[in-house]
Amino acid sequence: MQSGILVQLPLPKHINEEKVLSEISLGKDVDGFHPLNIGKLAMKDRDPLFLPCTPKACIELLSRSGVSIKGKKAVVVGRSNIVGLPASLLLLKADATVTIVHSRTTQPESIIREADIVIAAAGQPMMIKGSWIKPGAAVIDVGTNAVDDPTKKSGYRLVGDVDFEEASKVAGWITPVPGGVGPMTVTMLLHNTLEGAKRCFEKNH
Ligand SMILES: NC(=O)C1=CN([C@@H]2O[C@H](COP(=O)(O)OP(=O)(O)OC[C@H]3O[C@@H](n4cnc5c(N)ncnc54)[C@H](OP(=O)(O)O)[C@@H]3O)[C@@H](O)[C@H]2O)C=CC1
Ligand SMILES: Nc1nc(=O)c2c([nH]1)NC[C@@H]1CN(c3ccc(C(=O)N[C@@H](CCC(=O)O)C(=O)O)cc3)C=[N+]21
Repeated sequence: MQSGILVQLPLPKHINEEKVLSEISLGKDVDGFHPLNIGKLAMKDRDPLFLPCTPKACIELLSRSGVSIKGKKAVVVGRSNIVGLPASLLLLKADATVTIVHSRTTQPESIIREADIVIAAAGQPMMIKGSWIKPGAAVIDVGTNAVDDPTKKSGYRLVGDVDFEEASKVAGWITPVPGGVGPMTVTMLLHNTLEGAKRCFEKNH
């Protein structure tokens, strides 16, 4: 029996994403993208059955590195359903003061420079420069962007949304790409799947 169902996004244009995600059984929604799970994530004193994997990975990385979130100024760059928005909601649940920067935000640099915690999920290679980071800030780079690199056998390499070389000199704590949020996302997916399987087992025995 399968314990979790994940719909890899984005879907092709002719498939209705909203309809598909609503059909996932709540107890198997290991991505946490069912509208009821997302709705609970957005509401005070409600607990979704599953937290979305990438945002959960960001929080896990912060807490395991001893970065406290409560009372901190956090800036999330990006507001997508799969990363930016749920990451903002999770930070809010963890008592951060949250600002969301998106493609229509004016002067993103000055907003990001105020942040104790930055979560970068814009899908823009090396957009966030070292000079945009507050000294000592914790920087989580979710961006996974393929850029041309003729020196590589594949012809490309992966870079984040943060200019790592510059930002790592300013930040107190920073995740690399590759080798940062990505592998932790996969871990959180397995964690959610195990939790779902345990809950299902307990219900049936
Ligand atoms: N490691 C992991 O586990 C995962 C990594 N990713 C990576 O994270 C990145 C983001 O993914 P995803 O959220 O799906 O992407 P989307 O393209 O769905 O969303 C991008 C968001 O960033 C905003 N944005 C785009 N350009 C800018 C800009 N110049 N300044 C500020 N905000 C901007 C957009 O704003 P607007 O809403 O106004 O259009 C949008 O909200 C990608 O690189 C993706 O590959 C994604 C999922 C998981
Ligand atoms: N329903 C759904 N849920 C998702 O969680 C989801 C999705 N759709 N669509 C696509 C994005 C992207 N995503 C990544 C996960 C792991 C790595 C990862 O492990 N990256 C490695 C590099 C891998 C490589 O070298 O190719 C790293 O950053 O080190 C990257 C990207 C999850 N997503």
